Amino acid sequence: MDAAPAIELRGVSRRYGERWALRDLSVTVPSGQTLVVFGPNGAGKSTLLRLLASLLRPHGGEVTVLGESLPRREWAVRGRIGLLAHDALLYRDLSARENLRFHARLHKQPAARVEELLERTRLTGRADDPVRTLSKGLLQRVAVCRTILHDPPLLLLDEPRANLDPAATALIEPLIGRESGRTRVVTSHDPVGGLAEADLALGLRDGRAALLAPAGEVDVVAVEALYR
Ligand SMILES: Nc1ncnc2c1ncn2[C@@H]1O[C@H](COP(=O)(O)OP(=O)(O)OP(=O)(O)O)[C@@H](O)[C@H]1O
Repeated sequence: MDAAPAIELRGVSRRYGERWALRDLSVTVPSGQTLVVFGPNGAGKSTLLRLLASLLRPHGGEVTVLGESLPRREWAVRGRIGLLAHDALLYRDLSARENLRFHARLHKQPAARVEELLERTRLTGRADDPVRTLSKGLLQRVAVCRTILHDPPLLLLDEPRANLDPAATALIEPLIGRESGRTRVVTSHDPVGGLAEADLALGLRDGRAALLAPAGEVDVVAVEALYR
């Protein structure tokens, strides 16, 4: 018997005022798989992640995440999701260590988990500086630590490698990459790299699914065409 899917969207729509950001989107992501979402600026990728994270409510359709229907059961999924957004979601006047300890307390995680992640992301040397003084790449590493601190089974990652150098990218791979074994939804503007890490590929254009297929059946050219 197949396990229940981690994500199920049926005919989901969302607008901001009069502008539709997502229209009639249906997609299913089995547990442990990676959905990579492509699409030009403004196509609806971040809106999709925010819906899945229960930060936005749909205006139409059904959203089920980790077996729970949203928004009705949002309280039951929030602690089981790791969201890595464009905004790092950190207190800028607090240090990395303080931010992560705060987050650890919220999720009833031991302080040792914070130290483990600071070490794994090679942040210990800057862990007590206010995060507003960190470079974009260092800030992104702190945000990755915050995202996975509570060991969530579902990761929602908005361009997770933005601002990271190759060494930092390699450091975070075991934490949020395919090898993490978690169900993932990842936005990407890189057709080759994105397809390489995907089980399923979704291409959005003006909020609609212009492409939805197993990644192995998708040509890089088809992804590039989304941007033309
Ligand atoms: N808070 C908001 N208020 C009004 N319109 C919004 C808001 N957030 C997003 N939109 C609009 O919704 C549409 C989808 O935006 P979204 O941020 O989901 O796109 P995206 O694919 O993530 O883009 P990018 O690649 O630039 O991050 C765009 O037209 C955007 O202008």
